[in-house]
Amino acid sequence: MEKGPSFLFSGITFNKKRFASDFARFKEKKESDDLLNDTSSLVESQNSEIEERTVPAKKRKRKSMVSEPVEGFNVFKSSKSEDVMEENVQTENDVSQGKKELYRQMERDALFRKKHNIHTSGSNVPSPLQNFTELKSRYGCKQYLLRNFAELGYKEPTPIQRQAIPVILSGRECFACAPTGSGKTLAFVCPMLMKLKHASKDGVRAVILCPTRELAAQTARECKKMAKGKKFYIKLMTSQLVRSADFSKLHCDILISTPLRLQFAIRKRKLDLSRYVFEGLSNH
Ligand SMILES: Nc1ncnc2c1ncn2[C@@H]1O[C@H](COP(=O)(O)OP(=O)(O)OP(=O)(O)O)[C@@H](O)[C@H]1O
Repeated sequence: MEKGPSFLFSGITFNKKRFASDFARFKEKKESDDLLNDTSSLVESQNSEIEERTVPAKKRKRKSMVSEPVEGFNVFKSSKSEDVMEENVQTENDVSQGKKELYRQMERDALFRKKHNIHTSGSNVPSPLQNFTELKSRYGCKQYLLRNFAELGYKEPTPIQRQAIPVILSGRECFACAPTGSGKTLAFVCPMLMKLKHASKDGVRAVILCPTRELAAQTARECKKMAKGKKFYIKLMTSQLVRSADFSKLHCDILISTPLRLQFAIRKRKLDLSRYVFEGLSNH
């Protein structure tokens, strides 16, 4: 059975001529509808075409977006590990270079000591001084000391001074032997003045013990000559000082004494040595 709309009009004759204008209108509408359908389908097909094109593109993009970070990550990871390896190689090179330089320096020091007849014992003994100006470049020695050495006519350090000064300045204990008149006093007074830096009213900060009064007096004179230009309180423990001084009020950076006078001052005169940081023993 026909289910189209035409069966509704069965048995009816239609005067097409009479309603020609209406017919024409319907025809136009149908055509425009058809056209519309066509265009919508065109648009749809175009849309679907665009979609078809865009979806793979998106997929491609997504794919590339996914793949890129992975690639990038790999590259990043490998470059980082390469960097670390390069750094390690660099540090290894630096260490071996540093070791080589250390060995070269040790060889140079050994030759220099041999030349100046310097004998050392102990490990990692600091390099001997080449000249007095090295005191400034290596240890930041104040200009007044170098000036005083020049004024006193000390052009070059003596062998004991070359080796003892760097050892004491590196904070190590030093036991040194050298012939009479070889400049032992300067060898320990110079680092003492450098360590004390400036005058202070805090109490005795350094003690020099000499076996005899004469040697104590001589050492005090040498000390004062070297400290010229700086207001260090340098005191010689004379018999008068040990008997009458009020040690609690005495301004003294460096105290030079014989062992017995020092012992007497500590026991009977309440000499406080709790702040002293440097001790020098001369000719013991
Ligand atoms: N680098 C130097 N160059 C020239 N002369 C120096 C130098 N160092 C110290 N002197 C001088 O050498 C002399 C002896 O110095 P010093 O008294 O310190 O020797 P010493 O080894 O302590 O002698 P001693 O064993 O008799 O005490 C002093 O007059 C001092 O000024």
